[in-house]
Amino acid sequence: MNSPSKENEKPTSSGTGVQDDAGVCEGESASSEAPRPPAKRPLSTAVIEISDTDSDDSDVCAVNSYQASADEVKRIRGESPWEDDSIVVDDNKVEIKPIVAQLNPRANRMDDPKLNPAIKVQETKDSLAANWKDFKDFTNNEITLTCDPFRVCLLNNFLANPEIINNIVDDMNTLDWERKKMDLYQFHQTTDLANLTWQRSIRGIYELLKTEVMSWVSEVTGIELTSVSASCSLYGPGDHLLVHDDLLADRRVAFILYLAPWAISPPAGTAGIENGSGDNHKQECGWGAHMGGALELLARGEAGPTHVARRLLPANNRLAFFKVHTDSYHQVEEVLSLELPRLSINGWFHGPAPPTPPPQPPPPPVYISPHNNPVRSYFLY
Ligand SMILES: O=C(O)CCC(=O)C(=O)O
Ligand SMILES: [Fe+2]
Repeated sequence: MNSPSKENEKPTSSGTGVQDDAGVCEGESASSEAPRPPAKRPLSTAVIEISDTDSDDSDVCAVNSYQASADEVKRIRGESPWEDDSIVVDDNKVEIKPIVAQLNPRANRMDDPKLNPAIKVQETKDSLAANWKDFKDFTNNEITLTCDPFRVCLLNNFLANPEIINNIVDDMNTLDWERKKMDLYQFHQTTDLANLTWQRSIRGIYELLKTEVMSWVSEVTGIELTSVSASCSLYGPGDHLLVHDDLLADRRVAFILYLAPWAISPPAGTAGIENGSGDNHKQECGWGAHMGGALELLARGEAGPTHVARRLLPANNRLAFFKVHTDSYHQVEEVLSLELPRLSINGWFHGPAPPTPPPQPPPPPVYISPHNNPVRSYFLY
Protein backbone atom coordinates (compact mmCIF):
# COMPACT_ATOMS: atom_id res chain seq x y z
CA MET A 1 0.00 0.00 0.00
CA ASN A 2 2.55 2.57 -1.07
CA SER A 3 1.92 5.80 -2.90
CA PRO A 4 1.00 6.45 -6.51
CA SER A 5 2.93 4.45 -9.06
CA LYS A 6 3.89 5.69 -12.45
CA GLU A 7 0.91 4.53 -14.52
CA ASN A 8 -0.35 7.38 -16.59
CA GLU A 9 -3.56 8.18 -18.27
CA LYS A 10 -4.47 11.09 -20.43
CA PRO A 11 -6.93 13.53 -18.84
CA THR A 12 -10.46 12.32 -19.29
CA SER A 13 -12.03 15.73 -18.87
CA SER A 14 -11.98 18.10 -21.78
CA GLY A 15 -12.66 21.77 -22.09
CA THR A 16 -15.76 23.37 -20.68
CA GLY A 17 -18.10 20.51 -21.34
CA VAL A 18 -20.96 22.92 -21.99
CA GLN A 19 -20.76 22.80 -25.75
CA ASP A 20 -20.25 19.04 -25.81
CA ASP A 21 -23.27 18.30 -23.65
CA ALA A 22 -25.49 20.52 -25.72
CA GLY A 23 -24.31 18.92 -28.94
CA VAL A 24 -25.05 15.36 -27.85
CA CYS A 25 -28.46 16.16 -26.46
CA GLU A 26 -29.71 18.10 -29.44
CA GLY A 27 -29.65 14.90 -31.48
CA GLU A 28 -31.58 12.99 -28.84
CA SER A 29 -34.29 15.59 -28.46
CA ALA A 30 -35.46 14.79 -32.01
CA SER A 31 -37.07 11.59 -30.68
CA SER A 32 -40.84 11.12 -31.05
CA GLU A 33 -41.46 11.15 -27.28
CA ALA A 34 -42.57 14.38 -25.62
CA PRO A 35 -39.44 16.44 -25.33
CA ARG A 36 -38.24 17.13 -21.85
CA PRO A 37 -37.87 20.85 -21.13
CA PRO A 38 -34.29 21.97 -21.28
CA ALA A 39 -32.48 22.98 -18.12
CA LYS A 40 -32.23 26.76 -18.09
CA ARG A 41 -29.21 26.65 -15.96
CA PRO A 42 -25.97 28.28 -16.94
CA LEU A 43 -23.13 26.05 -15.95
CA SER A 44 -19.98 27.75 -14.79
CA THR A 45 -16.99 26.68 -16.77
CA ALA A 46 -14.94 26.99 -13.60
CA VAL A 47 -11.91 28.37 -15.31
CA ILE A 48 -9.23 29.81 -13.16
CA GLU A 49 -6.78 32.26 -14.49
CA ILE A 50 -3.89 33.28 -12.37
CA SER A 51 -2.50 36.56 -13.49
CA ASP A 52 -0.24 39.41 -12.56
CA THR A 53 -1.92 41.95 -10.33
CA ASP A 54 -1.72 44.66 -12.99
CA SER A 55 -2.50 42.72 -16.14
CA ASP A 56 -5.39 40.48 -16.97
CA ASP A 57 -4.09 38.73 -20.01
CA SER A 58 -0.82 37.41 -18.69
CA ASP A 59 0.14 33.86 -18.03
CA VAL A 60 -3.09 31.94 -18.04
CA CYS A 61 -1.71 29.14 -16.09
CA ALA A 62 -1.25 25.47 -16.52
CA VAL A 63 -3.84 24.93 -13.86
CA ASN A 64 -6.33 25.62 -16.63
CA SER A 65 -5.61 22.10 -17.65
CA TYR A 66 -7.13 20.76 -14.46
CA GLN A 67 -10.42 22.52 -14.96
CA ALA A 68 -13.41 20.48 -14.01
CA SER A 69 -15.42 18.63 -16.56
CA ALA A 70 -19.08 19.62 -16.62
CA ASP A 71 -19.95 16.30 -14.98
CA GLU A 72 -17.50 16.84 -12.16
CA VAL A 73 -18.86 20.33 -11.56
CA LYS A 74 -22.43 19.03 -11.40
CA ARG A 75 -21.50 16.13 -9.15
CA ILE A 76 -19.63 18.28 -6.65
CA ARG A 77 -22.32 20.93 -6.59
CA GLY A 78 -24.98 18.26 -6.23
CA GLU A 79 -27.07 20.16 -8.73
CA SER A 80 -27.58 17.70 -11.52
CA PRO A 81 -31.33 18.17 -12.09
CA TRP A 82 -31.84 15.20 -14.38
CA GLU A 83 -29.94 12.20 -15.45
CA ASP A 84 -27.07 12.44 -17.89
CA ASP A 85 -29.36 13.36 -20.78
CA SER A 86 -30.15 16.79 -19.34
CA ILE A 87 -29.68 19.72 -21.65
CA VAL A 88 -27.59 22.60 -20.51
CA VAL A 89 -28.59 25.77 -22.27
CA ASP A 90 -25.86 28.20 -22.93
CA ASP A 91 -27.91 31.29 -22.08
CA ASN A 92 -26.23 34.24 -23.77
CA LYS A 93 -27.84 36.67 -21.38
CA VAL A 94 -25.87 35.27 -18.51
CA GLU A 95 -22.32 36.40 -18.64
CA ILE A 96 -20.00 33.64 -17.47
CA LYS A 97 -16.88 35.27 -16.25
CA PRO A 98 -13.81 33.26 -15.41
CA ILE A 99 -12.82 33.63 -11.82
CA VAL A 100 -9.57 35.47 -11.68
CA ALA A 101 -7.31 34.89 -8.72
CA GLN A 102 -4.60 37.44 -8.62
CA LEU A 103 -1.30 36.59 -7.15
CA ASN A 104 0.53 38.88 -4.80
CA PRO A 105 3.72 40.54 -6.02
CA ARG A 106 6.50 38.21 -7.03
CA ALA A 107 9.93 38.00 -5.52
CA ASN A 108 12.81 39.32 -7.53
CA ARG A 109 13.54 36.87 -10.33
CA MET A 110 17.07 36.33 -9.07
CA ASP A 111 16.03 35.56 -5.48
CA ASP A 112 16.26 32.05 -4.11
CA PRO A 113 13.84 30.54 -1.60
CA LYS A 114 15.17 30.88 1.94
CA LEU A 115 14.43 28.83 5.02
CA ASN A 116 12.71 30.72 7.84
CA PRO A 117 15.56 31.61 10.25
CA ALA A 118 13.26 31.10 13.27
CA ILE A 119 13.23 27.33 12.72
CA LYS A 120 17.01 27.25 12.47
CA VAL A 121 17.55 28.41 16.05
CA GLN A 122 19.44 25.64 17.86
CA GLU A 123 17.26 25.78 20.98
CA THR A 124 14.13 25.33 18.83
CA LYS A 125 15.65 22.40 16.98
CA ASP A 126 16.69 20.80 20.28
CA SER A 127 13.20 21.13 21.80
CA LEU A 128 11.58 19.71 18.68
CA ALA A 129 14.09 16.84 18.55
CA ALA A 130 13.46 15.96 22.21
CA ASN A 131 9.68 15.98 21.75
CA TRP A 132 9.88 14.04 18.50
CA LYS A 133 11.96 11.38 20.26
CA ASP A 134 9.54 11.16 23.21
CA PHE A 135 6.38 11.20 21.04
CA LYS A 136 5.15 14.38 22.77
CA ASP A 137 3.08 17.09 21.11
CA PHE A 138 4.93 20.37 20.76
CA THR A 139 4.00 23.79 19.43
CA ASN A 140 5.48 27.25 19.09
CA ASN A 141 4.89 30.13 16.64
CA GLU A 142 6.41 28.29 13.71
CA ILE A 143 6.17 24.59 14.49
CA THR A 144 3.40 22.16 15.38
CA LEU A 145 4.21 18.55 16.19
CA THR A 146 1.31 16.17 16.80
CA CYS A 147 1.85 12.53 17.70
CA ASP A 148 -1.59 10.98 17.27
CA PRO A 149 -2.20 8.83 15.25
CA PHE A 150 1.44 9.18 14.22
CA ARG A 151 4.02 11.95 14.39
CA VAL A 152 3.47 14.77 11.88
CA CYS A 153 5.35 18.04 12.02
CA LEU A 154 4.07 21.25 10.40
CA LEU A 155 6.33 24.20 9.67
CA ASN A 156 3.81 26.98 9.26
CA ASN A 157 6.05 29.68 7.79
CA PHE A 158 8.46 27.48 5.99
CA LEU A 159 10.03 30.05 3.66
CA ALA A 160 11.34 33.35 4.93
CA ASN A 161 10.43 34.94 1.60
CA PRO A 162 6.91 33.60 0.87
CA GLU A 163 6.44 35.96 -2.07
CA ILE A 164 8.65 33.55 -4.00
CA ILE A 165 5.72 31.10 -3.93
CA ASN A 166 4.11 33.32 -6.56
CA ASN A 167 7.19 32.79 -8.73
CA ILE A 168 6.90 29.03 -8.14
CA VAL A 169 3.27 29.07 -9.28
CA ASP A 170 4.38 31.04 -12.36
CA ASP A 171 7.00 28.39 -12.99
CA MET A 172 4.37 25.68 -12.59
CA ASN A 173 2.48 27.30 -15.45
CA THR A 174 5.30 26.36 -17.76
CA LEU A 175 5.44 22.68 -16.79
CA ASP A 176 4.01 19.61 -18.46
CA TRP A 177 1.46 18.02 -16.14
CA GLU A 178 0.67 14.34 -16.37
CA ARG A 179 -2.70 13.00 -15.34
CA LYS A 180 -2.29 10.23 -12.76
CA LYS A 181 -5.40 8.17 -12.53
CA MET A 182 -6.36 4.76 -11.22
CA ASP A 183 -8.75 3.38 -8.63
CA LEU A 184 -6.68 4.73 -5.71
CA TYR A 185 -6.02 8.26 -6.95
CA GLN A 186 -6.53 10.96 -9.50
CA PHE A 187 -4.53 14.16 -9.76
CA HIS A 188 -1.90 15.85 -11.91
CA GLN A 189 1.81 15.48 -11.34
CA THR A 190 5.04 16.70 -12.94
CA THR A 191 8.31 14.94 -13.50
CA ASP A 192 10.84 14.81 -10.63
CA LEU A 193 12.19 18.21 -9.67
CA ALA A 194 15.67 16.95 -10.57
CA ASN A 195 14.62 17.27 -14.24
CA LEU A 196 13.26 20.81 -13.91
CA THR A 197 16.37 22.84 -14.43
CA TRP A 198 14.86 25.75 -16.37
CA GLN A 199 12.36 26.92 -13.80
CA ARG A 200 14.50 29.05 -11.52
CA SER A 201 12.31 29.17 -8.43
CA ILE A 202 11.45 25.46 -8.58
CA ARG A 203 15.12 24.66 -8.96
CA GLY A 204 15.70 26.89 -5.92
CA ILE A 205 13.22 24.89 -3.84
CA TYR A 206 14.82 21.65 -4.96
CA GLU A 207 18.28 22.90 -3.92
CA LEU A 208 16.92 24.02 -0.55
CA LEU A 209 15.24 20.64 0.03
CA LYS A 210 18.40 18.72 -0.90
CA THR A 211 20.63 20.71 1.41
CA GLU A 212 19.39 22.73 4.39
CA VAL A 213 15.95 21.14 4.73
CA MET A 214 17.21 17.58 4.50
CA SER A 215 19.83 18.10 7.20
CA TRP A 216 17.36 20.03 9.38
CA VAL A 217 14.80 17.20 9.17
CA SER A 218 17.53 14.63 9.80
CA GLU A 219 18.67 16.53 12.87
CA VAL A 220 15.24 16.87 14.48
CA THR A 221 14.07 13.33 13.66
CA GLY A 222 17.37 11.53 14.21
CA ILE A 223 16.84 9.72 10.88
CA GLU A 224 19.78 9.45 8.49
CA LEU A 225 18.81 11.01 5.16
CA THR A 226 20.88 11.02 1.99
CA SER A 227 18.74 12.12 -0.98
CA VAL A 228 15.43 13.62 -2.04
CA SER A 229 12.84 12.84 -4.70
CA ALA A 230 9.98 15.26 -5.31
CA SER A 231 7.51 16.52 -7.88
CA CYS A 232 4.76 19.11 -8.17
CA SER A 233 1.17 17.95 -7.63
CA LEU A 234 -2.08 19.56 -8.64
CA TYR A 235 -5.46 18.34 -7.39
CA GLY A 236 -8.45 19.75 -9.23
CA PRO A 237 -12.15 19.27 -8.44
CA GLY A 238 -12.86 15.66 -7.53
CA ASP A 239 -9.19 14.71 -7.31
CA HIS A 240 -8.09 12.63 -4.33
CA LEU A 241 -5.62 10.03 -3.12
CA LEU A 242 -6.92 7.10 -1.12
CA VAL A 243 -5.31 5.59 1.93
CA HIS A 244 -1.70 4.43 1.65
CA ASP A 245 1.40 4.41 3.84
CA ASP A 246 4.16 5.66 1.46
CA LEU A 247 6.31 2.65 2.35
CA LEU A 248 8.51 1.93 -0.64
CA ALA A 249 12.19 1.07 -0.90
CA ASP A 250 14.37 3.59 0.95
CA ARG A 251 11.80 6.32 1.59
CA ARG A 252 12.31 7.49 5.17
CA VAL A 253 10.49 10.82 5.56
CA ALA A 254 7.55 12.11 3.48
CA PHE A 255 7.09 15.86 3.03
CA ILE A 256 4.55 18.17 1.40
CA LEU A 257 5.00 21.91 0.79
CA TYR A 258 1.58 23.48 0.23
CA LEU A 259 1.31 26.41 -2.17
CA ALA A 260 -1.78 28.62 -2.08
CA PRO A 261 -0.59 32.20 -2.48
CA TRP A 262 -3.99 33.79 -2.78
CA ALA A 263 -6.63 35.02 -0.41
CA ILE A 264 -10.08 33.50 -0.41
CA SER A 265 -13.37 34.43 1.15
CA PRO A 266 -15.28 32.07 3.40
CA PRO A 267 -18.05 30.10 1.67
CA ALA A 268 -20.95 32.06 3.14
CA GLY A 269 -19.56 35.26 1.65
CA THR A 270 -20.80 36.14 -1.79
CA ALA A 271 -17.54 37.63 -2.95
CA GLY A 272 -15.27 35.39 -4.94
CA ILE A 273 -11.58 35.30 -4.71
CA GLU A 274 -9.92 38.46 -3.54
CA ASN A 275 -6.72 39.97 -4.75
CA GLY A 276 -4.64 39.14 -1.74
CA SER A 277 -4.33 42.71 -0.53
CA GLY A 278 -5.31 41.48 2.91
CA ASP A 279 -7.69 44.34 3.64
CA ASN A 280 -10.64 42.03 4.28
CA HIS A 281 -10.14 40.54 7.72
CA LYS A 282 -12.61 37.75 6.95
CA GLN A 283 -10.35 36.29 4.30
CA GLU A 284 -8.64 33.01 4.89
CA CYS A 285 -5.24 32.65 3.42
CA GLY A 286 -4.93 30.14 0.67
CA TRP A 287 -7.21 27.28 1.51
CA GLY A 288 -10.35 26.67 3.56
CA ALA A 289 -11.94 23.54 5.00
CA HIS A 290 -14.90 23.93 2.61
CA MET A 291 -12.51 23.42 -0.31
CA GLY A 292 -11.82 19.79 0.67
CA GLY A 293 -8.36 18.39 0.04
CA ALA A 294 -7.37 17.86 3.69
CA LEU A 295 -4.48 15.54 4.41
CA GLU A 296 -6.17 12.89 6.55
CA LEU A 297 -4.21 10.74 9.00
CA LEU A 298 -5.66 7.35 9.82
CA ALA A 299 -5.40 5.39 13.02
CA ARG A 300 -4.14 1.84 12.71
CA GLY A 301 -5.78 -1.24 14.12
CA GLU A 302 -4.60 -4.83 14.07
CA ALA A 303 -5.66 -5.36 10.48
CA GLY A 304 -4.59 -1.98 9.07
CA PRO A 305 -6.05 1.53 8.92
CA THR A 306 -9.31 2.01 10.81
CA HIS A 307 -10.58 5.60 10.77
CA VAL A 308 -9.52 9.18 10.10
CA ALA A 309 -8.06 10.43 13.35
CA ARG A 310 -6.77 13.84 12.24
CA ARG A 311 -7.26 16.21 9.31
CA LEU A 312 -4.63 18.72 8.30
CA LEU A 313 -5.56 21.50 5.91
CA PRO A 314 -3.17 22.78 3.30
CA ALA A 315 -2.01 26.33 3.97
CA ASN A 316 0.23 28.54 1.95
CA ASN A 317 3.92 28.17 2.81
CA ARG A 318 3.30 25.23 5.15
CA LEU A 319 5.62 22.23 5.07
CA ALA A 320 4.30 18.99 6.57
CA PHE A 321 6.54 16.00 7.15
CA PHE A 322 6.29 12.59 8.78
CA LYS A 323 8.31 9.44 9.16
CA VAL A 324 7.40 6.76 6.63
CA HIS A 325 6.64 3.60 8.55
CA THR A 326 4.08 0.85 8.93
CA ASP A 327 1.71 3.16 10.81
CA SER A 328 1.83 6.17 8.48
CA TYR A 329 -1.57 5.65 6.84
CA HIS A 330 -2.81 8.81 5.19
CA GLN A 331 -4.97 10.03 2.32
CA VAL A 332 -5.91 13.21 0.49
CA GLU A 333 -9.58 14.03 0.82
CA GLU A 334 -11.45 14.85 -2.40
CA VAL A 335 -10.95 18.43 -3.52
CA LEU A 336 -14.24 20.32 -3.63
CA SER A 337 -13.07 23.71 -4.79
CA LEU A 338 -14.17 24.38 -8.33
CA GLU A 339 -12.14 27.54 -8.57
CA LEU A 340 -8.73 26.93 -7.07
CA PRO A 341 -6.32 24.03 -7.48
CA ARG A 342 -4.66 22.32 -4.55
CA LEU A 343 -0.99 22.82 -5.37
CA SER A 344 1.98 21.27 -3.63
CA ILE A 345 5.56 20.18 -4.00
CA ASN A 346 5.85 16.82 -2.33
CA GLY A 347 8.13 13.85 -2.09
CA TRP A 348 10.41 11.91 0.17
CA PHE A 349 13.77 12.08 1.84
CA HIS A 350 15.55 8.78 1.32
CA GLY A 351 18.16 7.10 3.46
CA PRO A 352 19.66 3.84 4.58
CA ALA A 353 17.47 1.40 6.45
CA PRO A 354 17.77 1.92 10.19
CA PRO A 355 20.15 -0.59 11.73
CA THR A 356 18.23 -3.67 12.77
CA PRO A 357 18.73 -4.38 16.47
CA PRO A 358 21.03 -7.38 17.06
CA PRO A 359 19.10 -10.59 17.67
CA GLN A 360 18.27 -10.95 21.33
CA PRO A 361 19.50 -14.12 23.14
CA PRO A 362 16.61 -16.42 23.94
CA PRO A 363 15.20 -15.92 27.42
CA PRO A 364 16.65 -18.29 30.03
CA PRO A 365 14.57 -21.43 30.53
CA VAL A 366 12.26 -21.42 33.49
CA TYR A 367 13.35 -24.16 35.84
CA ILE A 368 10.79 -25.85 37.99
CA SER A 369 12.49 -26.57 41.25
CA PRO A 370 12.00 -30.13 42.46
CA HIS A 371 10.05 -30.58 45.63
CA ASN A 372 10.33 -33.26 48.23
CA ASN A 373 6.75 -33.44 49.35
CA PRO A 374 5.50 -36.99 49.28
CA VAL A 375 2.78 -37.55 46.82
CA ARG A 376 -0.22 -38.83 48.69
CA SER A 377 -1.96 -41.74 47.30
CA TYR A 378 -5.61 -42.00 47.88
CA PHE A 379 -5.89 -45.48 46.66
CA LEU A 380 -6.42 -48.12 49.25
CA TYR A 381 -4.78 -51.39 48.73
O1 LIG B 1 -0.57 16.13 -0.69
C1 LIG B 1 -0.65 15.60 0.41
O2 LIG B 1 -1.11 16.18 1.40
C2 LIG B 1 -0.18 14.16 0.57
C3 LIG B 1 0.28 13.54 -0.72
C4 LIG B 1 0.68 12.10 -0.54
O3 LIG B 1 0.37 11.48 0.43
C5 LIG B 1 1.45 11.41 -1.58
O4 LIG B 1 1.63 11.96 -2.67
O5 LIG B 1 1.91 10.28 -1.32
FE1 LIG C 1 1.53 9.74 0.65
